[in-house]
Amino acid sequence: QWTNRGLPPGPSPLPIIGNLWMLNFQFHHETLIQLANKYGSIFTIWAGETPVIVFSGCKAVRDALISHSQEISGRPTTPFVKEFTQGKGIAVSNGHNWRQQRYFVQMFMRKMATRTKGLEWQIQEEAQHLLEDFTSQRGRPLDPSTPIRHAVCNVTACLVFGHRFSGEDGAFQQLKRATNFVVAFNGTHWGRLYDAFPWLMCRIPGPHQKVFGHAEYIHNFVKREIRSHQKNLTEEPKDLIDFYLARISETKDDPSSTFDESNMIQVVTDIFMGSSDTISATLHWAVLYMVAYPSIQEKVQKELDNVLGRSRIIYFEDRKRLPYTNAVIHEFQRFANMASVGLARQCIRDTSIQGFLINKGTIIIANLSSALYDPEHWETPRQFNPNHFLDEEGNFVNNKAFLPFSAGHRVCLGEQQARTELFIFFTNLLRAFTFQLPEGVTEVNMDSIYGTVVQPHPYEICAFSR
Ligand code: HEM
Repeated sequence: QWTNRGLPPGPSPLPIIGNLWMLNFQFHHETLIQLANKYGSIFTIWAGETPVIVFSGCKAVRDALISHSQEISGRPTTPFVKEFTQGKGIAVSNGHNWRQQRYFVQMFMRKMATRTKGLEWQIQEEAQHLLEDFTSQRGRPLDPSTPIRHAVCNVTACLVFGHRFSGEDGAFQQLKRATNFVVAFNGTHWGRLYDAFPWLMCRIPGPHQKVFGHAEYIHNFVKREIRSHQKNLTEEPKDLIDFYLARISETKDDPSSTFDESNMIQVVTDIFMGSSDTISATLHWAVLYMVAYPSIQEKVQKELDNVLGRSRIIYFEDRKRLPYTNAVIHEFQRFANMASVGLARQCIRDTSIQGFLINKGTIIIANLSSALYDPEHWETPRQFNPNHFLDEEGNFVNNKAFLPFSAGHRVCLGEQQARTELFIFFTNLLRAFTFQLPEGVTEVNMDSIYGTVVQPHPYEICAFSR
């Protein structure tokens, strides 16, 4: 089948289901790395009757994402995505709509980054609440994911809704649960089956029957926030909804404008979904690694004490004076590999990559994990090793295979926000606490739960005040 079409090589597909059976109905990064070992750095797999071209290894991934950034800047509109977003928002929209919405949010983020009480200040505030949550446990065993997730979601809430929520707020708790369900669904085999056979799946019970209810909950939550902003309009816009409402009225006579309420709802949803599970899961991994590698934890704490002292406010700028801590943060992002294969792309015009003609409309996966674990670029790719980001003198050095946020036209829109949050939350936590396993627990489970967001298994730790 593939040779006839001139596609890159790959495993032979079965009729109707293609290669989904051998992939266990998931695009798991490890399975795709193994297939690359057999078929090369560009290969084809079949999701049902749709060919998907996979790029593997730092060189091929960079070639696709960076050298052919424009050509592969589309997003496939899968049946699930179509039903959920109606082509609106940023993360899965295309063409003029995507460009206009993305540019608008980029400008908004830049404004928030430079305000006196902007993003960094919000993160510092939320970090203090997080420290209080941990302190209140007084060293008793706790699952760190709940307070971490609450803090991360509250940073986004301040950014988009203009206010934070208490841990007891039922509607906000439900929003977090719904977001988690929708994000996770796309990475499950139910998500793959729904996209491959929507006509069949509509008739079969399973989690895909619940996902649209959760999606509706998120949209309704955002709509309620919009109504409350419309009632209490302020002179000076303070959050994303305020800025967006102002934009709708500025562009109401422009026929090329895509600014309307349905786009606003999906943009806010995209920002909320894009930021909550990603940053929380990365920090959840970070705490686990600190428990697993106490000598690394101690080294970070020593550097923080020496450079910052015990009480002053921590700024993102401080990372430049904390090379070891900065290396640890990069390494936990690399090793956790939270974004797995990244988000699928679609070719928007015929192009040739590494000698293969790739037609307009072809779906592409640039397997980000294959760059983060590429043995040609990392000394010990399968070990947690902060030295990956340090030179012999202990200075921080970056690595071109470090692509957790992807790259090119569709690079993560929240990269700057995520980096700032990871740095400020992590350094505040490690300066205030030493993390240890609860008494009697001797083993750390480092296996991951695969999904759109790769997570650790639930675990408990004790946070001892320093
Ligand atoms: C550790 C944290 C994060 C990681 C590792 C991460 C990673 C990614 C990756 C791999 C993509 C796919 C890019 C591509 O298509 O090649 C992406 C897209 C995106 N991310 Fe993030 N992300 C993180 C945090 C955030 C945050 C905080 C936001 C909120 C502003 C966000 C919003 C988005 C959006 C809107 C897109 C879609 C961009 C587009 O299609 O134009 N992400 N992210």
